[in-house]
Amino acid sequence: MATTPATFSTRPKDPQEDLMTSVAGEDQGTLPELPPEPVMEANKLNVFYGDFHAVHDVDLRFGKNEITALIGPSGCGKSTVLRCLNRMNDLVAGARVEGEVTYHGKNIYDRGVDPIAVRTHIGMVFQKPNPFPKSIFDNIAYGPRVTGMKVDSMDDLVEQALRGAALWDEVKDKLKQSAYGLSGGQQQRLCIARTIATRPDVILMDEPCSALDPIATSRIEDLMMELRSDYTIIIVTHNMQQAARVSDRTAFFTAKADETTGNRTGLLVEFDRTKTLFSNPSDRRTEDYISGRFG
Ligand SMILES: Nc1ncnc2c1ncn2[C@@H]1O[C@H](COP(=O)(O)OP(=O)(O)OP(=O)(O)O)[C@@H](O)[C@H]1O
Repeated sequence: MATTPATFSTRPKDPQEDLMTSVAGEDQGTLPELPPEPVMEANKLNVFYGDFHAVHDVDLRFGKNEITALIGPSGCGKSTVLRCLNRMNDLVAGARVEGEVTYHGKNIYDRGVDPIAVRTHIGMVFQKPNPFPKSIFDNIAYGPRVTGMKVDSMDDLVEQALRGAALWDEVKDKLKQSAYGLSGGQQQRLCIARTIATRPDVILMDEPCSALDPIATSRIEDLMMELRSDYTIIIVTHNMQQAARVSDRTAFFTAKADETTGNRTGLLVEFDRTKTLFSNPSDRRTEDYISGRFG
């Protein structure tokens, strides 16, 4: 356990104190400084919406079977970066990506790479649960069906996915009922089940708990930690306690205003093991943010 820097221990009400005690991941002392086997990397990633430079020169590595949290104030480009990781920004009019995003060493922006195939390997769960207007069963079966996945038994696949998302026991007797009959938290776990049904190895989560109550949030956090043994997870969260509780590594972003135009471009300030970033940040801007002085 890293010692608490004296500058922080004098502020008992500092939100950072809760953060440090709630880092609940693996013993981070054993975590190498950088992910040794990155499943994905962003290299000199820049994103533009029309003429607006939204994200500048982001370099990140995402470790296998790790949870990486992207945090920072509103508008610093967290969701933009996340969407680049499975080419969701291709669907945003005017969005343009420069630099490289690799998946097992292959640039997913290379000519000839099929974005639909990218998204079956790198799935995404959104802020608001967004089940299809279909039955619970058909929500899960949809992805495997449309992507033409070879499946021996769809019943087994649906059960596995629902078990994987810790939802099976709650829905096994109503698989033919509409997904809209589920609670918000159950719908979000259904969306996670739908994502894992196509057997991705990376799951992107864009504020997956922001529409949920604390109990549903806690179930999703437990689920993330279970899923970590099979998947690599990258999560955008506004909730620093959540980042501290679930993630192995954290990337802190901020936005810098252009002196002439005032446009705010997002940039990565610091990327480190979560415990280190929250207990001993190396950049003043990170310290200010996590101690609540800014953002
Ligand atoms: N589709 C879009 N068209 C134009 N500008 C956009 C678009 N999406 C995002 N932006 C702009 O890009 C910048 C980064 O936005 P983004 O949503 O990635 O930030 P964020 O850190 O995820 O914010 P928040 O925490 O509020 O969700 C912002 O200035 C935003 O207004």
